[in-house]
Amino acid sequence: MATFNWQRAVIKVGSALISPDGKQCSARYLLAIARFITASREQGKEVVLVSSGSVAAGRAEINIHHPPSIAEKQAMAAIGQSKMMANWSRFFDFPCAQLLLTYDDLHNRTRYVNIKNTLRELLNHAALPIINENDTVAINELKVGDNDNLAAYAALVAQADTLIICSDVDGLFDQDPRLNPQAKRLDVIEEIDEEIFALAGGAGTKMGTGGMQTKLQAAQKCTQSGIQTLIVNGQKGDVFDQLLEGKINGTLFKPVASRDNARSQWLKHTLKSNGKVSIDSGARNAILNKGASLLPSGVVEVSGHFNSGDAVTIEYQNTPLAKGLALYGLTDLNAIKGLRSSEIAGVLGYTFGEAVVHRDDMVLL
Ligand SMILES: Nc1ncnc2c1ncn2[C@@H]1O[C@H](COP(=O)(O)OP(=O)(O)O)[C@@H](O)[C@H]1O
Ligand SMILES: N[C@@H](CCC(=O)OP(=O)(O)O)C(=O)O
Repeated sequence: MATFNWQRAVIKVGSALISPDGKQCSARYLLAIARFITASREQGKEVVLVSSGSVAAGRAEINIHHPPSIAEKQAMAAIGQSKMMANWSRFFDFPCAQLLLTYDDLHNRTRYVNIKNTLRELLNHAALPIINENDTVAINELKVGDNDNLAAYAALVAQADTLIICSDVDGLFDQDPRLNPQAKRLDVIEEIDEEIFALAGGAGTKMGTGGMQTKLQAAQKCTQSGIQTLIVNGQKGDVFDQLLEGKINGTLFKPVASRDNARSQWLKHTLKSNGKVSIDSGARNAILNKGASLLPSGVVEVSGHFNSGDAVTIEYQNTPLAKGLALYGLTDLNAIKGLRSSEIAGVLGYTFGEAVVHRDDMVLL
């Protein structure tokens, strides 16, 4: 059995676990998962949940006798979403927070930053974020389409170190175990290549979407960004007892890049800088020697064309020191430069937080 360590995980729970009979929400499998979440938080770890099940939970409320149209599924999701949230909430004595996202939200820079900031605050305040696709607005190209890939995006935006996909199968097998009972589980995957993709089939039940293919796509996105990914059987309570002891009764996909490295490379090389933020010597010292965020008090001059969420270069006396994602756009930053963070709300009428560039979103050059 492979072992692992983690600090912040996204846990994805599929429809087959939320609604095993495909009609309404059930507590059958969720109790063990909820216990795992609570015990992990008690160990000081952080959890974000990606939960499917809104369509399945709403299905019983809409009386149709043909395969549902997209609009009918959207209606089911709208009915089922609150049932699914209520089903989770009853297991916890901390707040559960609902986040409904689309592909568009995750690929629009400003929205992405807003999602990231919201997640950060929810975790700071010990709430449990529960993410699902916003099925009302998302069809076709707006949709992530399956919650495995949504969970991978969630792990990226939440800056998690681990993605745990809970399914109705014990992990990745060398062939679909539903079709061949002789299939053997693969415990550790070093790298996801074509041969690994060739093992994966589609969804196993009418409740599931995507099957092993989408789980592998999710694992590939995460492992390439330094996030280890697990597929475990969420129907088996002892799997979660073992996870609490750091043992994986499932498949572990190892990261193929270090997390810091993947993110630094992205910030450094992939993101185009849209502006310059010149800082004073105090801010330079805080950034270079103390690992601090950039606060408005240290900003001297601002130039370029950037909005909240865009990348900027941080300079001291014309020498680039760092690159990062600005929480404030050019106009806002011009208005708050040199001020204390506590003055931001008074000047702008709102605040995106006390930092101009948060340390998590900064890379030294
Ligand atoms: N190589 C494989 N290893 C394991 N499961 C596979 C494989 N190929 C296809 N599957 C199928 O994928 C299913 C899990 O995906 P899915 O039905 O979408 O569940 P979920 O609701 O958890 O997302 C399994 O029940 C299994 O039948
Ligand atoms: N948003 C949909 C997600 C459907 C989906 O991806 O389901 P699954 O393959 O079980 O993770 C729902 O909540 O029903």
